[in-house]
Amino acid sequence: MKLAINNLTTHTLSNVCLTLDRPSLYGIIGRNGTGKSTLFTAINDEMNFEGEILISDGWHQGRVSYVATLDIFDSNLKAADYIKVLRGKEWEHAQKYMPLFSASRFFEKPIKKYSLGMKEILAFIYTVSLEADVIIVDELMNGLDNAMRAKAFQILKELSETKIILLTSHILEEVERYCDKVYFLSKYGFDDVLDFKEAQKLIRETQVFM
Ligand SMILES: Nc1ncnc2c1ncn2[C@@H]1O[C@H](COP(=O)(O)OP(=O)(O)OP(=O)(O)O)[C@@H](O)[C@H]1O
Repeated sequence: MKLAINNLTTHTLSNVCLTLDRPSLYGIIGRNGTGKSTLFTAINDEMNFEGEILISDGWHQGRVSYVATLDIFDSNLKAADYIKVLRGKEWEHAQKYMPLFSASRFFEKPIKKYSLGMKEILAFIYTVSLEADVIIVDELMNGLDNAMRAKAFQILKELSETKIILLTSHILEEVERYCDKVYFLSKYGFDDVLDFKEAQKLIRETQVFM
């Protein structure tokens, strides 16, 4: 499965190109407001843009899994309500992941009673349970404690053997530690990032033009 972004232009990005031609855990870093979430929304085909985004193995169009915001979950419903509409393998994946996050009990309570971390656990489990070729994790783990984050990264590592995973986070040490390859996104495109020091430098010195 390949993800090819050709000359993507949006209100915030200009002629951005990137080709990811193998499954892996890719880190996408960048200043606030650069357009990372905009990029993911375009990849998820939920906005108009100029340019081209192809997700395909040459035969089939690839599927994307992306929870853009925790607000998509109706706070009067329970996490279990979202899990029970999953079918087949997707439901099985969720059943496998829930105990790892001690989620089975609180998933029976209304979402309005959840902490930030509990909502993120729901969003994370939902995102990684879907049968997708590209999985996007957009600052979904910021509220998780260290033990939960380690479990989440373990799952992403395993899935990255067969899927393209795009992860963004402002915790640069973690991005560098877990991601196989890291890209720095600015208005004009992607730069390869070699290490944590370079990531810090790019974040410090690059301006955001709005
Ligand atoms: N729905 C929207 N309509 C118009 N402009 C938007 C919308 N959402 C975001 N923007 C603007 O688009 C730009 C990019 O926002 P985006 O959320 O993609 O950045 P980001 O890189 O994900 O930032 P952060 O690291 O803060 O999450 C910002 O200038 C923002 O103000």
